[in-house]
Amino acid sequence: MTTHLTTQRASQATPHPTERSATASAPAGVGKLTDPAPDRTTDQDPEAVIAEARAGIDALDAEIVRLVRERMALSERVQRTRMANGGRRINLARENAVLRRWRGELGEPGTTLAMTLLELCRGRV
Ligand SMILES: O=C(O)C(=O)C[C@]1(C(=O)O)C=C[C@@H](O)C=C1
Repeated sequence: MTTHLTTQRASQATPHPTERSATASAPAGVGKLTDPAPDRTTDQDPEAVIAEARAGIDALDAEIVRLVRERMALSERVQRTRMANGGRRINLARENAVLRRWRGELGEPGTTLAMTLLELCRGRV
């Protein structure tokens, strides 16, 4: 790819019509891979493509953080209820099931991700 990243051609300044409708109700960049004409990005300004994809990534990151906080609150609820009824804060069998599920979805990095999630979720009660 020899395209110079700082060069913007006039014909590429306006988004493709399908892009506007495809992203009208979603954050910029979200859902791009399932758009009807995914290869149209090849004749867009590369900087615009990257900026748009990064906006989608940033929106997803914010959503993931929101979901992690939601998970932390639910986890705390489980732990508090268990401890209030004579149980322990940690349930290793359940943690193993969580780790197995994440590994099944994402392979070994999924295990690492799940361990980080569990670290965030336990020990806050
Ligand atoms: O599911 C539970 O029993 C929880 O307490 C939640 C959770 C989790 O965050 O997934 C947290 C601590 C336990 O050790 C196991 C799992």
